[in-house]
Amino acid sequence: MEKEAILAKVNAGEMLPLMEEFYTIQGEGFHKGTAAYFIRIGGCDVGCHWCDVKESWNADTHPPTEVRSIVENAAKYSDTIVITGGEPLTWDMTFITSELKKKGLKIHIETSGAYKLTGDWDWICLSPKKMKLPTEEVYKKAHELKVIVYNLHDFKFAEEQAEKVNKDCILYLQPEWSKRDKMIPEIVDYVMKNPKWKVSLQTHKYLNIP
Ligand SMILES: C[S@@+](CC[C@H](N)C(=O)[O-])C[C@H]1O[C@@H](n2cnc3c(N)ncnc32)[C@H](O)[C@@H]1O
Ligand SMILES: Nc1nc2[nH]cc(C(=O)O)c2c(=O)[nH]1
Ligand code: SF4
Ligand SMILES: [Mg+2]
Repeated sequence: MEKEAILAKVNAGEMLPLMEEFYTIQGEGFHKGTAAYFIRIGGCDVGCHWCDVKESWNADTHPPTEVRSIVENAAKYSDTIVITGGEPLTWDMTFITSELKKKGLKIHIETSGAYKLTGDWDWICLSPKKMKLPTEEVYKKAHELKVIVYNLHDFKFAEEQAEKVNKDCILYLQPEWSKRDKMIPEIVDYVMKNPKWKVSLQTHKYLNIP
């Protein structure tokens, strides 16, 4: 396919820069423990210094891939699909979610919420970042808020973000992986004192699975 044709399809969300896809157990947040097929889309310019998938950032290193074939394949594995990245909302998610919906699949997103919310989602996990705050719309629609705790200031940030989400949104504090030994005791203490929050761990890393 010619370069312009590929670009046009990427702009329409009919092709996406696919980094990797894998069948695993959702490790984090509300759905942790549930088998799900993960689709990781490249491209993110939010720039979290502790990001655990920096290889995802440069979209040009991930091949533009036909969404129809991503969906055909994903449907073979699971009835629950998690779209992550990179930052999936870098791209128009309308087409991929409508194709997944046609297959009757449950569609979840992992997002910083920094860009326009596109697509039709059964579950939105919003993990806000200080450098590029979420849009007003995604605060209204998020099912869970998952704030990463790297240092003590992140508790203050978490409370500010909790003020912005809808009343049904479930609130999680998740330790930044490299700081887990230091921050887990702080999070445990904080959640016992402020029980509207729950603890989320990256359980897949303890299980040694993707
Ligand atoms: C890699 S991000 C991709 C999706 C989207 N860009 C986002 O940040 O929500 C997936 C999830 O992993 C979290 N995460 C990334 N690096 C982490 C780390 N070092 N420790 C704990 N959580 C991390 C993010 O906050 C997000 O909830
Ligand atoms: N097992 C597993 N669960 C996850 N939940 C969110 C992840 C992500 O990177 O978006 C992730 C991941 O990379 N693996
Ligand atoms: S927004 Fe997500 S993918 Fe982007 S740098 Fe932050 S954690 Fe990594
Ligand atoms: Mg991950």
